[in-house]
Amino acid sequence: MATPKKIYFATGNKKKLEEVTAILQSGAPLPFVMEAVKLDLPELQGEPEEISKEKCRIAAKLVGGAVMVEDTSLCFNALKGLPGPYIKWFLEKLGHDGLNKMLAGFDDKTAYAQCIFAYTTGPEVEPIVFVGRTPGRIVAARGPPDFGWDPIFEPEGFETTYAEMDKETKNKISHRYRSLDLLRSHLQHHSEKSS
Ligand SMILES: O=P(O)(O)OP(=O)(O)OP(=O)(O)OC[C@H]1O[C@@H](n2cnc3c(O)ncnc32)[C@H](O)[C@@H]1O
Ligand SMILES: [Mg+2]
Repeated sequence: MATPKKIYFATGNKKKLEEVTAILQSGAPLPFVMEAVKLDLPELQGEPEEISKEKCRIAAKLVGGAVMVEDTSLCFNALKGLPGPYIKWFLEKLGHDGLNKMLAGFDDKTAYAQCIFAYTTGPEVEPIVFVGRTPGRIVAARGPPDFGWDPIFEPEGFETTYAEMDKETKNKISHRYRSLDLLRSHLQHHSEKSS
């Protein structure tokens, strides 16, 4: 289906929006305009891809048009991918220190950050998903506590946590960048086909 001229990005998270805006502004010109819409979307349960799709269906009904949403997970390998999509509650209840302590009994501190963008052209259309992952490990908190679990996630190949990096660096390697890049390619491809 052709890329619409305007696509809403629905989220209740200001920091996500800042990163998505910065990522979309860097790189090739976009074939669409992104319009942010602040929605308090439900925290759903299930498999990450299904959560993102369902979130997208709900958002599409609310905005009545083309929309993208994303859902972010932080997955500990020793815990078979948990807390995963439930990281928001774990972070809220346990904090950075508590999240570290969850891994105290395990040698394996590796984890991956996962972002799944879901996109649909409208309420009647099945959303499609784009999965971006960045591997790393869980460390004691370092860096400014501005955004979620950034201080405890050290991406592979770096000695700094997400929180210690400048935004430009994070936005070149992040789970969010990787997922959004796939969505961007999809939209570019579909706009070329229709023009
Ligand atoms: O309205 P939505 O888009 O759902 O925003 P949210 O804040 O509820 O976000 P999620 O449902 O995706 O939950 C993910 C949790 O992980 C946090 N988070 C998301 N992306 C992050 C990132 O890049 N770095 C650190 N923390 C992040 C976020 O603050 C939440 O606590
Ligand atoms: Mg949420």
